[in-house]
Amino acid sequence: MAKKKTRTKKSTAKKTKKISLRPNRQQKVVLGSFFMLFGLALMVAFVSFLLNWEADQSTLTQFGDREIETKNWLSKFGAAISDFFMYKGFGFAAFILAILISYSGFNLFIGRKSTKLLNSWFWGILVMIWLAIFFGFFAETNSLMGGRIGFEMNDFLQDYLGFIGTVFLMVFLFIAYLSLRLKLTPEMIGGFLRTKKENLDKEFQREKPTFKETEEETDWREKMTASTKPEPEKTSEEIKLETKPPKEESPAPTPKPKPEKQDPEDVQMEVETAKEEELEENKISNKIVKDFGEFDPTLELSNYKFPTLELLQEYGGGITVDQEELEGHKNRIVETLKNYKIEIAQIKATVGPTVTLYEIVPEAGIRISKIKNLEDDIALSLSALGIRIIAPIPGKGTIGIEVPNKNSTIVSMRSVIASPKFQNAEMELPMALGKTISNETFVVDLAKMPHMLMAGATGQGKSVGLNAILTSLLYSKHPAEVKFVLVDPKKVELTLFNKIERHFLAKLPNNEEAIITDNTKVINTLNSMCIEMDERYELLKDALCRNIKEYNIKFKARKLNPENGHKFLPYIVLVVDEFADLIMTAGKEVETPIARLAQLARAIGIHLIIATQRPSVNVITGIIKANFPARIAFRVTSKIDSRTILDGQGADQLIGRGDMLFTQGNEIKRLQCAFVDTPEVDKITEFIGSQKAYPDAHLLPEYEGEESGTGVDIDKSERDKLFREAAEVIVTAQQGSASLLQRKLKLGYNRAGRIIDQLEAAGIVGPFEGSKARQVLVTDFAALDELLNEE
Ligand SMILES: Nc1ncnc2c1ncn2[C@@H]1O[C@H](COP(=O)(O)OP(=O)(O)OP(=O)(O)O)[C@@H](O)[C@H]1O
Repeated sequence: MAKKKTRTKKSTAKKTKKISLRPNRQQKVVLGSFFMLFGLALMVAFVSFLLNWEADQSTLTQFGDREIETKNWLSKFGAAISDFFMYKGFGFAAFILAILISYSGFNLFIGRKSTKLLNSWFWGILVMIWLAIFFGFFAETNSLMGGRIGFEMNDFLQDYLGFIGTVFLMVFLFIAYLSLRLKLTPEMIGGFLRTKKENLDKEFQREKPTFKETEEETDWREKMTASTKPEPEKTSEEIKLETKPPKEESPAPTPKPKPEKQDPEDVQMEVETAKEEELEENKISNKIVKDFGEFDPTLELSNYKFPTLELLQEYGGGITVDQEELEGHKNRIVETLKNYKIEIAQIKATVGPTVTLYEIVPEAGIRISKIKNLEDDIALSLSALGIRIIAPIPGKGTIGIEVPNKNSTIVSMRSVIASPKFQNAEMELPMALGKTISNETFVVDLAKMPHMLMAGATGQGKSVGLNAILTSLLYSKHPAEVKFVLVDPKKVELTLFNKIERHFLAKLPNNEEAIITDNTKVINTLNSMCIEMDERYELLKDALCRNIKEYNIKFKARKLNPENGHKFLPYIVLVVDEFADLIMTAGKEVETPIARLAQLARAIGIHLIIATQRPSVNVITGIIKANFPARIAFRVTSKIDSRTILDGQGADQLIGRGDMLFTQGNEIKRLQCAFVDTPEVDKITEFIGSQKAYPDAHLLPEYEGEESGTGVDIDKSERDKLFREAAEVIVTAQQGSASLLQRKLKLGYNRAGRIIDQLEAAGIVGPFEGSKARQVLVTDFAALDELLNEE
């Protein structure tokens, strides 16, 4: 039985191995070197063909005859292939083909990503055809220049367009190439010529004084010779004395007579600081910035108007203080505590929109835990729900008792958006969440969080919360700066945002709808976001930047060349409104990319906001929780849920309707979420949606579903140095967990996680199973050796 199990495990392991069709590093080196050398060989053959083609042409028909000698440096093969590509093909332009083959080989050889290669081939072939046609004009004088294809195409065009028509067409194609491929515009050429002219002028001006000097010099020399001429009989010594130029004309400073004793302080020193050498790269970018200004990502939608405050509704007035209620609550708190023999030295009330905070300072010697235990008793005496005791309030030295107000005030989105705190916020992704207990607007930066988890039972304000976050971003960001990926399994909550698809949403190229309501499509989108993440990391690496902010600043200063794939990177915010539903239907397949994004995406501007009704441990697993330090809890139904989401109690004591707790890893803050109603969101999206938009939603990289479903395919050569050791630890313990590797091999979490992924790719451990440890697919060392040797 056990044996059978091992066999099936092994076969699964083999299956995982077989799936990868992509060449590994070694195969890439072999293929790369082949193409590189083949391209070079073609070039050698072509050059030789240019010199010897006439002599070799007669031998081509006798390819099989070994006796016949060929002059081509690559012999018969060289002559035949050159004849095919040059004489019968594209003439001189065939060199481009050889260069393309070599270049592709080189890319493979050094393992560079080949995304731009296709582009190079496309343009290369077009240029080749153009050149062939162009050389076709000279077919009469030299039939080799354009090759047969060049001649035929030129002839064909001349038949239909005539000579002049063909020349016009060729000039047009040349301009199109300069503009589309080299991105040259008349302004740029104008700018270039202008700077050239300025440089020339400067150069000319610089040269003038030297010219003057020489004039002076000759004058002086003439004078000198004139003065020496009349007295030819003078001795050379005398002449020397005579020829000394007058003092004032001498450019050299006369040395001062040396004092007998020199005081060091009398000696004057001229300090010259070495100038920083200006980098060539900076010079170019500065020149472009000077000519065209900084790159402005908003230029394409330069007339975009931010939504106005009028689109948002005002709800009631400010907070009303009910003196009677306050007094009543205070008395009851003091009485209840007195009953338990807790004397109070001082009490202070702060009235917030939904709750009032009573801060008490107990008499000396009272144990804080005693008050904390009285939560229920105080709630009973105040006959109120949602009492929370904070003992002590961090940084204040008092004990806080939060008591809900009888009449709560709605915090309107309008009031938080209009607040100076939001308007003047210097944040990358400002989110106005609502107001604190002391009625201050609470604004946080999503870019700093960097991901957020939101939980709350149904009807407690989650969707309103998400809308408030999205609205904040819509009010503060231009469509070029942020894109949303919206996942809405409930199908109704986020549909309003469809209107701003072409402004603010991102989607997969083949998806019709930008808002994803189908759970199976979520998997593809998440994986595509992982690809986007990897691509962005490549760009950042290339630009030597540590994060998206630095990268975009550099790009705006035109220090990064768009020709090398660099582009302005908008922030991407992924919003999932019902994560539990996703996990139930798609399970690990969504969990893995979400965990990956959560772990790695912070630096490159992808941020996740995940909302769920059921914050149970199988929905919010350890790995997800560890990477979502910012949490929002609306009212939940149990203490356990509260603990899962906040790592503490309190969310079960909230009163609902937007009453929420927020934490960013440290203290827990009670907030009243800003309220934005559906008609308001409708108005905002309508306002934005009716403006000029991009041609399409922001397109994420294409992703083809992987058969293995795990998405793990790791190159053998990229394995960690401790891979073998880690495999042995896992096989010995028969438990596939990263924390085990962390402990045994003393590794950091990320490295252990990577090794686990590599072990999965090698078929040693099974796929990710949420909170459970992974299955180990290899039973003993012998099987492990066999598996690794077979690779
Ligand atoms: N910040 C708020 N201020 C005032 N009322 C609110 C606030 N948030 C929510 N409410 C009230 O609570 C109701 C339910 O809110 P919401 O639709 O956001 O709940 P939900 O948690 O998304 O529920 P579900 O999970 O079932 O979709 C709203 O219609 C509104 O009346």
